[in-house]
Amino acid sequence: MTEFIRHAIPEVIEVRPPKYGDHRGFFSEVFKRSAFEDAGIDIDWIQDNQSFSAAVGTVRGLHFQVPPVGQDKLVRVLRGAIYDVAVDIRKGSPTYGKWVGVELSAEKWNQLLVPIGFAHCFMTIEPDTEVLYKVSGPYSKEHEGAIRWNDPALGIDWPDPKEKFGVEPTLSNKDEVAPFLADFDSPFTFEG
Ligand SMILES: Cc1cn([C@H]2C[C@H](O)[C@@H](COP(=O)(O)OP(=O)(O)O[C@H]3O[C@H](C)C(=O)[C@H](O)[C@H]3O)O2)c(=O)[nH]c1=O
Repeated sequence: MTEFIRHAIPEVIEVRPPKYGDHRGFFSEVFKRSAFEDAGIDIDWIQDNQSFSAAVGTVRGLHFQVPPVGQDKLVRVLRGAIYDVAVDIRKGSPTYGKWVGVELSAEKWNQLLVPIGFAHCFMTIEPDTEVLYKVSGPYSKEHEGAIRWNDPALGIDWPDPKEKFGVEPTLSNKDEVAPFLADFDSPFTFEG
C-alpha cells in the first residue's frame, strides 16, 4: 500500500511506495495512478526526467516553470541521496516563502510531490546520485524561472557541503546568479 505523508505545507506530499525484498533483491510498484487517485491526487504526468550528479553537494534549483506551462513534480532517487526542498511561491498563500525539506534516497525509497506554484531544488548528499522525476507539463525554456537556492530570506536549512563533505557546492551558472525571492514577482496565486 502506497503511503502519503503530509508535511508542514500540506500540498507538499511525501510518497512511500511498497517495496518487496527477497533473496534476489526487490520489486516495487514505484508509481501507481490508482493509488494517487484514491488519495485524491489526480495529476496527468506527461514526462519523465532523469539527472545524474557526480559530485556530492551538487545543487539543482530553485526552479519552476511559470503558467501556462507550470509543472507538478514527483521526485525520487534511483541511486544515492538528496535533500529535496519545495518553496511555496503562490501569492496570497499563508505559507508564501515557506519551505519543506525532505531527505530522499534509494535507501529510504521515498518520493516527494512538488505541486505547481512551488519552486523546487535539491542538493545531493551522496556522490553519483541519480534522480528521476515525473512532470505534468512539457519543458519550456521560455517559461523557466529560478530563485537563489540559498537566499537568506528563505532560510532553507541546507546541509553545509563544506562542513559535511569538505567541498564547495556545485551549481550551474544559471543557479549561481538566480534572483532572490524579494526581487521576484510571482505569477502564481494561492487558490485556497
Ligand atoms: C529541465 C529540462 C532541461 N532540459 C535540458 C536543458 C539543458 O540543456 C539541460 C540541463 O538543464 P538544466 O540545467 O535546467 O537542468 P537542471 O538544473 O537539472 O534543472 C532541473 O532542476 C530542478 C531539479 C528542477 O526541478 C527542474 O526539473 C529542472 O529545472 O537539459 C531538457 O531538455 N528538458 C527539461 O525538462
